[in-house]
Amino acid sequence: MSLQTNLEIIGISKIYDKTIKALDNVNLSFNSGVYGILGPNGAGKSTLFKILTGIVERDAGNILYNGKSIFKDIENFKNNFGYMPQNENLYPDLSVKQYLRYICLLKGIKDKSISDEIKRVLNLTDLTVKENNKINSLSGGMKRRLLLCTALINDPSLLFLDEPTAGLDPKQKAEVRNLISSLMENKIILISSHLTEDIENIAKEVVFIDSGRVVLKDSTNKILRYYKNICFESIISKEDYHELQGKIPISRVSQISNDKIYIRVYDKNIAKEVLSKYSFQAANPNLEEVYLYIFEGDNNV
Ligand SMILES: Nc1ncnc2c1ncn2[C@@H]1O[C@H](COP(=O)(O)OP(=O)(O)OP(=O)(O)O)[C@@H](O)[C@H]1O
Repeated sequence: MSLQTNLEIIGISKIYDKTIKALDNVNLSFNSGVYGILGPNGAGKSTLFKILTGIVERDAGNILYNGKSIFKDIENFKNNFGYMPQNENLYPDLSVKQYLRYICLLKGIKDKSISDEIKRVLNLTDLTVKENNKINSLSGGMKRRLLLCTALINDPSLLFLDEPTAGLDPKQKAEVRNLISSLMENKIILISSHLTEDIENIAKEVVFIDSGRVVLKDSTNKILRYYKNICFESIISKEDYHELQGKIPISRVSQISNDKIYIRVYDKNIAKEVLSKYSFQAANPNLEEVYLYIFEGDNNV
């Protein structure tokens, strides 16, 4: 029987340069599964990851991993997690295998186990065919996969993935997302992103952060149910569309014929007259619409 992994963030605050409140009394609790940390630019997502990984020091609060403060022995805690940073920091002239060997050495893996460990992570991330290629010859998607590969070395119980699909095309994004969901068993995987599509189908729970504060944490289903009244759809004429532009927050528009447009809007307070004038019907929101509603509108929860 495996022990339940648990990570508890208690009252974490961080102020940069005495004035910038990057995190303000953040309280969160995680057990096994994938969690999405969503928020706009500057919300504090990377700062949270940097505190978790010992790159940045907190100003207040504590973080417990399986009941013990990670700050008591942060160097030892580093053996428990893999971190995929937002920015690539790879050595372009090394081959994939050489780079992974270097990371294995940094992570203290015994020489005789290194080959097997490299094989394992290359296989998991489907990079085996590239093992002898130089890093500077890899595509953007392959480089992201290599970063994920390095995070997986030593099979850590915690994975902190900062914008794992940044810069990828839709196909590569889907591949990386599928890979992440295949890894979730018995691990806590925190994914920071401002892309709801990265999170919607794979996260057990979603955390919304804004200006350093947690504004919402719940399962995707519960969030979508709670915000079920914010979204409406209709098919309207081009003229009607021009009339509505700038007056109602629009989440999606697609032209379906020469003069017909499919439109989705997100706003709880659209006047009944407007809804009936443009034949709007209630629609189930997706996570992106909830995100837009919370962060783009004046709708703080
Ligand atoms: N080293 C630093 N020195 C000063 N201010 C910083 C530093 N790092 C981050 N900040 C500020 O702290 C706040 C939170 O930044 P952070 O990078 O954690 O946000 P984020 O949610 O990860 O944003 P993004 O999605 O753009 O990466 C921002 O106002 C940012 O400008």
